[in-house]
Amino acid sequence: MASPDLLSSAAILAFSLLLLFLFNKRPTGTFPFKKLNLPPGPPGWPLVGNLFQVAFSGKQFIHYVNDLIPVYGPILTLKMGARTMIIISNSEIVHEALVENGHQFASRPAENATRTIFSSNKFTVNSAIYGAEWRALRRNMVSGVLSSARLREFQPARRVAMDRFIDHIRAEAAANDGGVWVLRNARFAVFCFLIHMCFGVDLNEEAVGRVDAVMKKVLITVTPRMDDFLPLLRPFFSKQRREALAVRCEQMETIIPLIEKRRETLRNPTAHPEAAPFSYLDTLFDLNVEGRSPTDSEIVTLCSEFLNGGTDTTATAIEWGVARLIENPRMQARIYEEIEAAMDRNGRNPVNERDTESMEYLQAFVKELLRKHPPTYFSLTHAPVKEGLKLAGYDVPANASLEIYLPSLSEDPRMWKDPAVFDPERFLTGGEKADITGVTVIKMIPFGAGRRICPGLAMGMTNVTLLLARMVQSFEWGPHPDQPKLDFSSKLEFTVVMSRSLRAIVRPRNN
Ligand code: HEM
Repeated sequence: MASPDLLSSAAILAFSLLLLFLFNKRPTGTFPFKKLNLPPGPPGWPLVGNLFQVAFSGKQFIHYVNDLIPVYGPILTLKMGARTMIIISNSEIVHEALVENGHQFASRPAENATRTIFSSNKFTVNSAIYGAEWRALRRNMVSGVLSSARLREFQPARRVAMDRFIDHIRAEAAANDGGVWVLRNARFAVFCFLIHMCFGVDLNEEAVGRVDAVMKKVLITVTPRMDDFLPLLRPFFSKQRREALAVRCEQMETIIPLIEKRRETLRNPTAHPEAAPFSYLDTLFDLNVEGRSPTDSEIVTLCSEFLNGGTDTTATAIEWGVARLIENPRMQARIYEEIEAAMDRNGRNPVNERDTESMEYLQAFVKELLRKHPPTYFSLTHAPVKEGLKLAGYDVPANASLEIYLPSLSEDPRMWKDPAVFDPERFLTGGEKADITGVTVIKMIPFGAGRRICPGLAMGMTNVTLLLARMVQSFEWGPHPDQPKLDFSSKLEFTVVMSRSLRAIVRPRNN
């Protein structure tokens, strides 16, 4: 005979299934008998909704969504197991969600169990729910390291990182008949710079590699799994949960020594003349959020967020940018002409941020790069701040995940002339306008828009622009014999990278 424990577990399971089934009927709501008017979407199955249709479609998620938009329109619903995903893909509705009613949709959805570990229970800028804690964390990150004043103060460190990057490329090219991997080198350069900003130290290559390896493991570990959508499956994923905890330990063991080292430097600055005068960590030591200081574990999480937020996004943009320069030698030549003019003015030195500000064509090139190749397909997931909100006339349940599909905005033929063509000229004086912040109009928002807009926008733009300028100043970029014809298709690898990782041939310039 079954034990009372087993019987009650079976009863609870049956009851949960019944509830899930009721809640899962379309249109869904907060209560099974109240029908919500959700945005349209493909019919799903009981319990799992559209989850298996998506998972077994044989398509990348993004291609699946691309096929749905013409059928269901610019705001559509996908039921992914227990989650209601609302995908928005046109300018007007995105403006309504992020700008006009931005305060209503400025939160983040609940985390799954793994993400809760790696976000220290939502104690990061990107994952915090909209409220006092988020405000404190974000204000600290911006005023501490990302403001325009700080951007200027970090100029010498940026210069060192870029010099190292150019040397790296030169050495790799010399050893490989001119051949260099673009994404890998750009990633490394940006990562070194962010490590400097974050911890106030310049690590050697091996140490940088160790931090990078653990950060990659974290990104892989938090990638969504089936049980994130179907919590009933959790018991089958206990091995993955143990592995996640092991990765968290490794992350702590890697980052804590850097935190300790900085503490010791601040206690005894004269003994560490090589250390940076300030760092993101310093602000975290002094931080007070809702009356308390962050724990060391939370500091590890905040530092990891800082490193992850800026690395792949920036490096991805560089890879696409170099591909476009190789495809269009004339564009490369025009950028080099602007660089030559700057060198005539500044005494043949490496170009700096100030020089790039007056390079009109380079600025237009970077805008076009971020229009045509936004580093992420979707903005980070938004969530409503409360029950009972509406968007484009539809109900948005409190537990909905709002996904903003970025390429559909920057390739909208209503907004752009020949959107499929890569043409920086469109942004030159008198041409098309792009408010990259999306405040006036949503046309291209590679950094998101509204209250949760990327706080690293200014730094991201500066790094992309300067990296490209330094790369063109030092080398002429051409196709590698292994990739004579470039393939501009994309795939998702944390960010949207080229399907085939770009390898180029560089010829050092005599300047
Ligand atoms: C080319 C470079 C970059 C791109 C394209 C980019 C893109 C984005 C996007 C699309 C979002 C989501 C906005 C939203 O939720 O509506 C975001 C958020 C964020 N980004 Fe960036 N980003 C870049 C660089 C950086 C850098 C350099 C940092 C910091 C070191 C950074 C830190 C963050 C943080 C902390 C958030 C969360 C903001 C919040 O939730 O309040 N990003 N970024």
